Amino acid sequence: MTDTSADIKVETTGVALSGGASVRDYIALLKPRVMSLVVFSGFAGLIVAPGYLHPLLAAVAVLCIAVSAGAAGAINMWYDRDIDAIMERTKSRPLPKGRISPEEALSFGVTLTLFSTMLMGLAVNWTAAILLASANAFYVFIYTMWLKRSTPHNIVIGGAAGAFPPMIGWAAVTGSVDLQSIVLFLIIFMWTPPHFWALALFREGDYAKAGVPMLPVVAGTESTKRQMLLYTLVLVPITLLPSFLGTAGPLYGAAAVLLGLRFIYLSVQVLRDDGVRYAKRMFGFSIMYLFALFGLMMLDRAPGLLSLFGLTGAAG
Ligand code: HEM
Ligand SMILES: CC(C)=CCC/C(C)=C/CC/C(C)=C/COP(=O)(O)OP(=O)(O)O
Repeated sequence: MTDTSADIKVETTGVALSGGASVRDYIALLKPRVMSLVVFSGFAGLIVAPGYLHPLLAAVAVLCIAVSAGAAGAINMWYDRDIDAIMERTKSRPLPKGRISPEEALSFGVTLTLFSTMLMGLAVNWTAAILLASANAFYVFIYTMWLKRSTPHNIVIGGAAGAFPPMIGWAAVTGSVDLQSIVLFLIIFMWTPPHFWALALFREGDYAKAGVPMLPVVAGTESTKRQMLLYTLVLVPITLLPSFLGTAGPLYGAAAVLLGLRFIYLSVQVLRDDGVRYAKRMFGFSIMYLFALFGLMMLDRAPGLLSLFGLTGAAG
């Protein structure tokens, strides 16, 4: 089969490329739904950072975060194609379904990784580029290739990869890593275990079948639920720090308290629940929670946002 544009045809599932893969399959490789929050938090870091970045460069920085995070997702799917084929949740992905070959997925991921890192470095700055490459490498090498299959602490340490984006957005503007951006990192770092373990509680069978040592499989549901509560109790005070450090204002602070109390309440309900009803609720809430926190943080910095687009002289 030749690999020319003449092979591109339209099918009911979208535009199909030669070899049977469609554009939709390649988009699926980028894990777009999970990455939406990764990109949103990266954008928030960029907005709340002090200083000015030209809107075009801001757009390039956000694009680089999106592309690199998606590329890491594609390499993750290349490496995990064996276990993805076993789990209900992942068995319809393009690799287990045979719509994209392992080689194509890997070269797609590596190419996009190199492209986004270079673009970030050349167009924005090299601090942001190094952080971007570190997040990508952390997710691929530390989480996917090492910890995910070897320890129930995989999420706690590996989750650091997903905590980089606000720090990357911040560095795109400031060229540095500061206490305030480290706090943004810590928020996602502490949020990830309750976020993921909530899902793992109601997907435990999948992970057991695939032999992945997620905490509920190895330590049991009770212990997992206790650890979720513990992480949530540490997380909520950390979410208040941006108000004290001047990264955000009182609107964010008040919302962080209310949202945090709701998160703690759900963790307690998860602990008391015999089934998985509250785990499902907590997983859904965890996503809304992080979107809301970073969204409000940006709203609190609306003057900075306006100045980014040159609409006022008041820089953030
Ligand atoms: C090691 C850390 C993490 C693990 C293992 C993890 C795992 C998962 C899994 C397995 C899902 C279900 C996705 C699916 O069914 O396709 C999910 C959903 C999601 N995750 Fe995470 N996650 C992690 C960190 C993060 C981070 C850092 C973010 C963003 C800041 C994030 C954002 C999301 C979002 C937005 C969804 C919902 C996707 C949807 O609507 O289907 N996750 N996560
Ligand atoms: C460059 C950059 C900013 C990278 C950040 C990428 C990142 C760490 C994203 C969030 C983590 C995530 C999707 C975990 C799921 O992996 P999994 O393999 O456990 O999930 P799966 O079973 O759905 O494949």
